[in-house]
Amino acid sequence: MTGWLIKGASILGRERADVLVESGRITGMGADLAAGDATVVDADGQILLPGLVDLHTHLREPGREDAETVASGSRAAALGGFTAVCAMANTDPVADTAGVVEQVWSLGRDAGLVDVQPIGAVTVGLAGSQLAELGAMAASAAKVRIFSDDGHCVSDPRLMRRALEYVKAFDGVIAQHAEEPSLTAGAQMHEGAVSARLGLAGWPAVAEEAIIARDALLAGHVGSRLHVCHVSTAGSVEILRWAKSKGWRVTAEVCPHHLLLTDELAGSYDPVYKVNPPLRTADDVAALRQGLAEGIIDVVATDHAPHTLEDKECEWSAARPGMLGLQTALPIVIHTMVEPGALDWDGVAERMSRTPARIAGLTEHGRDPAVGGPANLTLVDPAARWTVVPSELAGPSRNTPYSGMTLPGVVTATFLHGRPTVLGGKLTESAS
Ligand SMILES: NC(=O)N[C@@H](CC(=O)O)C(=O)O
Ligand SMILES: [Zn+2]
Repeated sequence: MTGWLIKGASILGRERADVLVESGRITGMGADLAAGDATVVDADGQILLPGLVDLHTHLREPGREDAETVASGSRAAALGGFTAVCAMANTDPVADTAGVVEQVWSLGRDAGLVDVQPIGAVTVGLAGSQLAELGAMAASAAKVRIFSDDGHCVSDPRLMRRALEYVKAFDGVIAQHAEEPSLTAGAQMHEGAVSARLGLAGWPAVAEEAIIARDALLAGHVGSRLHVCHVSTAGSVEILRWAKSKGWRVTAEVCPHHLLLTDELAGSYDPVYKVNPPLRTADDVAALRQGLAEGIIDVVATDHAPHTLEDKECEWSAARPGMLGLQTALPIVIHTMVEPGALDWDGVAERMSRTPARIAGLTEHGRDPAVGGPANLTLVDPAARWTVVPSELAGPSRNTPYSGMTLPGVVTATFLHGRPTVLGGKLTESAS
């Protein structure tokens, strides 16, 4: 096999071109390239994007391999069109030392389907009281640049300030799960009319917004980088707008489920809809779409959060929060943003590839197809539709909120460093 000729794709939704991939790089781009010895991939009517990059993936290894492993999550990622994922630190043991982040990094390399970039914990054991060895994780083979206690908020403002100061030395970033814990104790869903009707304890928008405002002020004061995980409220978009107007180094992500689903779904009492932060109101959904379209929200991140049947198919209050996301992220973005005309393909590349790659410092990712550039690429058929069947998803977990839904956008091929991990919508032989 001497190479691949991706034939007739529309490059980021613009001009059509053939793209020749050899030895991990793009070696030719133009009309009617000769295939020579290369294998032709027919891409007529399809969109070629820089490989997608996820800033927020829970891979569950080490510790909860019954829910997901680095290898199974890598399969889901490749099928979803991702070429790099950032693995959250809330594993067991927690990724709070050079040893654990190197373990996750090398498991990712062994799986070989996606570049797995470990995120390091901000505090020891995610306990929120003592800074973890951030410098050692940055200096490790995993080259950690993003630190997060995700699942928990770094709620102590003094500790948050110190973390921001510490990572500034190596241009690191603190990714905050914004949730003031004293305001969400016992919370089961978004606090509002629906929680009042259902009689469930609420998670008020202010618990998120207060932390984002505080952290933006801290990041501005320190001159360091803050990234806000899974923004979910209209008020958060307004606070981010203000923080950006100050010129502070603040970025934010939104999850596909917060662009589509609302708190009304909690009325089913089906824990598949339980997630943290919770599904909010239709007004929040509209504001998040608008914020993403404008670039106030920089990134779409999946918050792929696999859970076992035991942890999900139980009473609402006992269920763990979280939803699968890797294989449905691009289809949900097409459905909520591209089809209504709120984002074009260049916007998709910006929010799901270039910007997340830049935030994570992944220089071989997030680059538009160009001769001499890396061949980390995603090919999507935007007209094709598929129906989500939980048992057909990669990985052992089944907790997708989109079961039975027909979604637009099939990832037909994913190339990682010039090698196809997905072809014809399926994992390649070497990949499966
Ligand atoms: N989002 C979730 O509901 N759950 C995440 C943690 C998190 O991202 O906060 C998980 O690890 O399961
Ligand atoms: Zn979180």
